[in-house]
Order: sequence, then C-alpha cells, then structure tokens
Amino acid sequence: MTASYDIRPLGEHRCLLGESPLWHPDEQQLYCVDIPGRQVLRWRAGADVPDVFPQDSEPGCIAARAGGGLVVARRDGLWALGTANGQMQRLAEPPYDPARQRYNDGKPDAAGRFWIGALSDAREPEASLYRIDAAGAEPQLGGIVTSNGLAWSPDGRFIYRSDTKAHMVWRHAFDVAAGTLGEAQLFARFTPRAADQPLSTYSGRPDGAAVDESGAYWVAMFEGKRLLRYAPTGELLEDIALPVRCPTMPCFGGADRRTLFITTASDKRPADELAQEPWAGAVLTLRVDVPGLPAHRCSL
Ligand SMILES: O=C1O[C@H](CS(=O)(=O)O)[C@@H](O)[C@H](O)[C@H]1O
Repeated sequence: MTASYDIRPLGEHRCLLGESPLWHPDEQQLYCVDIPGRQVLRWRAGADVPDVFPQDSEPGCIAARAGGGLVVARRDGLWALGTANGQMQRLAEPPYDPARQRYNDGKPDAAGRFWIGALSDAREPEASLYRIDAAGAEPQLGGIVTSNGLAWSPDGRFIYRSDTKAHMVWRHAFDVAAGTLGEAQLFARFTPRAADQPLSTYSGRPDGAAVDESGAYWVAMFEGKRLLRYAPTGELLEDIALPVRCPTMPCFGGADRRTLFITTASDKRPADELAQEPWAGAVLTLRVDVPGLPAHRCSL
C-alpha cells in the first residue's frame, strides 16, 4: 500500500499557496493558481519558469474555457482570461459576500457547467457548493467550511467532494443531463489533529483531488505530507509519501496524461519546516501507471 515514486519539483518556482493545477486539454500546457500570490501561472512545454498572469483578486480555481483561454474563479467573481494576451473580462459577480468568503476548489462537469465551492474566511460552516452556467450560480449544497476535492467518476455518474475542515470526503450520484446531485454517501473520513498532537503523527485533511481512468480517486492531504489513492469502493490502494507537508491538489497531464502534477503550499508554514522542505510551494511531478481523466471545458 505504501508506494514510492520519483518525485521532482517543476523548476525553481515556489508558490505561496499553489492550487487548481490544470492540464489544458486544448493548449496541452500546465496552469495553476497561487491564491494569496494573486497569480495564474502557465508552464509552456519544457519551460522551467512559468509565465505569470497577475490578478487583482485571489484566484481560487481555473477551468479551460470552451471558446479558448481560461475561466478564473476569483474572490471578486468569475473572469475570462485570454491566455494569448493576458486580457481579463468579467463574466459574473460572486454569489456570496466577498468580505467573508471566496471561491475555492472548482471544476467543469461533462456538460460544461462550472461547479465551484466557496471557503469561509472565518472557517464557519457558511459556504456553499455552486453550479454555475449561463443562467447564473445556483447553490447546490450549503453548510460547508472549505469546499474541496471535486472530481467525477469516469462514466460521470458520481461526483466526489470534500470539506477540508470536516476531514471528510463524500460521493454523490450525479445526473449530468439535469446537473443535479443525489444523496451524500461518506467515502473517506480522517481524524482531526488533537490540540497536543505533533504534526508528524497527523495524517492531514483532504484537499484537492483527481480521478484516473480506472476510477481511482487521488487526494492531496494538506498538512499530512502525503497523497492517497482510493478505489471507487473506498478501499485505500496507495499511500504516497511526499517531500512537502502541504500538498494541495493533483492533476494528470502530459501527452499520455500519466504525469501527475501536485501543487503545494509554503504560506504561513513554520520556519523550521520550510528549512527542511526546499520544495514547499513547488509544483511536484511524478510519473504514474494509469492515465488520468482529461479536464472538461467550461461553457461560460
Ligand atoms: O486556502 C486554502 O486552505 C486550505 C487549507 S486549510 O484547511 O484551510 O488550512 C486548503 O485546503 C484550500 O484548498 C486552500 O485554498
């Protein structure tokens, strides 16, 4: 169950809080965001240094836009980013109070709707998971602290999601034609860190995730220094030790979709930890056996 891989950083770039890695299905290039750094980053093929698209507000996640470029979900709403020229165009206001919440993890479904969950700055259960299409943003679930972990099964009939603060991952039946979720079924549960518990014995909390062609759910364990791979049955298949305490989200990319890119965080970490983890904030890369599912395009 404990697996080891050849894990390397993608160049020298370090994010404060890297998130939302995306292998763009049309451009065949990697993007991600640095949330507090207020940047969208792009690695051209073979490049060690990313191109930077500065943002005026914290970007929580990105999606490939059906018409080209990206949709950027920022604290202040949804924006189209022209990746050829860096131009930004506002698409929609946020459906929450941006003084209290921001968009966090999000992905398009197979029909092009953008599903995005919010995060409560005060870490109160006041955030929602939204389904967003041309008609606007409709909350689908509420009572969330930190919405995370969105991914679909290969046949699109199930959606996974987590609340990082609650230390739980759920699976719901998903109706792609209607764009609706069924009842939540608990998929994985983790033990919150006790007040006096050393970080070295904490398994972490579920952050971003991705699904491979076999249907396995790969989830980054924030503060747990690991990536877990689950079968669709909920059986833990692999426990992969990482060289960074705070991985945030995996995504599959490369021409064969067998390179796993994992964003990580360095922001607000203790100095002794950062001294031991020179790759904190890097995008980590490793090769895997089973290809990942390609990202859907957002129709906004
Ligand atoms: O801001 C974020 O932080 C959380 C980590 S925490 O649980 O709030 O400490 C992370 O899960 C999330 O994805 C990120 O955007």
